[in-house]
Amino acid sequence: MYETPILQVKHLQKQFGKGCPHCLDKASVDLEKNYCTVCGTVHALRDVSFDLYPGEVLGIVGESGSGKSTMLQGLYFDSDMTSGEVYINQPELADQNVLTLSSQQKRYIRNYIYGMVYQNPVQGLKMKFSSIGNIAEKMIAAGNRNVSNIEKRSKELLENVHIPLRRMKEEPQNFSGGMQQRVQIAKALSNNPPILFLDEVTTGLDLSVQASVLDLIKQIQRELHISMVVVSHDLAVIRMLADRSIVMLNGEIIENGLTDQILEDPQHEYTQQLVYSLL
Ligand SMILES: Nc1ncnc2c1ncn2[C@@H]1O[C@H](COP(=O)(O)OP(=O)(O)OP(=O)(O)O)[C@@H](O)[C@H]1O
Repeated sequence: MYETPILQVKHLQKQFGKGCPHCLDKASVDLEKNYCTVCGTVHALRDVSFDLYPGEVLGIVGESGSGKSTMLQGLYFDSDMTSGEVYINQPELADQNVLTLSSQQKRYIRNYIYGMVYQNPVQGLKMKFSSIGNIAEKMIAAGNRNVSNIEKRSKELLENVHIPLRRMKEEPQNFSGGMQQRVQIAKALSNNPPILFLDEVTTGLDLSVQASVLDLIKQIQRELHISMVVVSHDLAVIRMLADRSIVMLNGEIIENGLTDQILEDPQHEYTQQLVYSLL
């Protein structure tokens, strides 16, 4: 069913702190948590590797502090990684570790290849721009200059995420949390990116609003066949969206496989606790 991965993540590491001989010697150290008890360095990501295939939804689940957001920040170039490699299967980026590209090339990837929906809409939206202006800004950043095309596409996107067009001139700061996430999703999709990252997009929303945002994400996946990385601490969200999943604990991947398989036969003790908590 799957061909070459569209995204390959290899040996991603992120340390907060310089490390010391004690914690940098992997062979002799079993880091209880994700920090070194000698020097205090936080090892937020420890040798994280995975592939994302075209059209699939990959879930990343783990408790608070397991490194999920740090990983997305690294992939989206919001934060520099300590080491590791990331490859994107697009002709213009062939065989290049995108973590080492110039800031201009990274901007190109953020504009054309990646879409990002943050947990906190303040990070993804300009709250003082109109909703349609937020989408237009992203399209202009990607080099679109035809105003009528931008307007047409922005309206189409807002309609697709069920924002009434009579409210398109309103600032997202006047919207409910669920509506803000919808505008973020529309903005993230504006340049037809092949890869979409979603970071805890339903956390903090009412249950009924959560359900409608999750339905929207499923609809987008069905219609656009976009590859998605969905990060959540909530296994119920991952169960609903993801074909394949990765379970993280203390900065490491402790389990990965088909989501159904993980749910039916969790191997790691931590995953077992997560699965039983759904019952
Ligand atoms: N700027 C920082 N300085 C030091 N440690 C940090 C910094 N940012 C994150 N961390 C640590 O890195 C680890 C991973 O954090 P991260 O936010 O990625 O986890 P998470 O799984 O996304 O959790 P949450 O869902 O609560 O955001 C945590 O131990 C966190 O305290």
